[in-house]
Amino acid sequence: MKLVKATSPDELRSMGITPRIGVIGGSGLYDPGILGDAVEVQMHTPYGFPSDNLIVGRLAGSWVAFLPRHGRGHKYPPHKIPYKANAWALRAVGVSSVIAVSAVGSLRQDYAPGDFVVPDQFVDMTKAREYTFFDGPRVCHPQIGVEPFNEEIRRLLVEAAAKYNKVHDGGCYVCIEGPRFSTKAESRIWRDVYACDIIGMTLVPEINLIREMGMCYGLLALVTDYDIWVPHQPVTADAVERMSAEKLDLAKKVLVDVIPRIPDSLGEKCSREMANACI
Ligand SMILES: CSC[C@H]1O[C@H](OP(=O)(O)O)[C@H](O)[C@@H]1O
Ligand SMILES: Nc1ncnc2[nH]cnc12
Repeated sequence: MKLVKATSPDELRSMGITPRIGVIGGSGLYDPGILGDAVEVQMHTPYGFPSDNLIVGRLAGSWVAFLPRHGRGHKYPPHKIPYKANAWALRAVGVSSVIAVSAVGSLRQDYAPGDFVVPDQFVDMTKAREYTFFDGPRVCHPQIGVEPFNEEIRRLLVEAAAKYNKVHDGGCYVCIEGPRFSTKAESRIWRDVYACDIIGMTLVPEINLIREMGMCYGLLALVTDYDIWVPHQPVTADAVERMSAEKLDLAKKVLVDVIPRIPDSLGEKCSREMANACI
């Protein structure tokens, strides 16, 4: 793969590379292997380097920018991922809609390991991350609460995922700080008090920052485990990796199906939603 050091996004555009769709790969998905004419793009942002070089290539006529959230080799733990640089880099190359893929634990019996979930809400239980680009003097209060995950991307993901696997339409993702998994007592709280359905460590602040940059966001979540509330089956990193590897090809099929269906105009809606956020 050719390496392009993009000193400016204009340089990419002058090469005719204009990705509108971004894909963020989670645990197990470090190289999409679905993009033609792919180049590696090394970006430096005002927030440092992203998790890895972007892999930018074509899918069904559209340019797509792929970024492995943890970096190739899984070198960034969830609390150290350069979320700001990742969001900035995707926006800078022209991305307006992002599809992310994540491994998650399940907090309910009927969302079983191996199933996909396309969540529609989240609860943030992280503790020490950089949550916003708006640190002043420009003060903004983004309203993403009604539809944190873009409904059109959600619908496309549910339809596509249903062709290849069991999928659950909707669910609340609780994002914990990590890197440790939850205790039994915490898991009980996420389930019974917060009424959440799935659990992970990476959604926040990824979703906040991508939405602040005016991009749409949708998540394809793969259930890898029952967290810790099913007796004798406490989640392990190894179990997460194994289930992710098992279902990787299905996740790629979903991406290949969905990406060409995302209209270019979708990004404008998400960008407009941010217009009223600032004081
Ligand atoms: C590898 S175990 C836990 C790890 O997996 C999930 O990551 P991702 O959302 O990137 O698939 C989870 O959030 C943890 O970071
Ligand atoms: N049970 C779990 N808790 C937090 N993150 C996870 N990622 C996958 N399974 C998880």
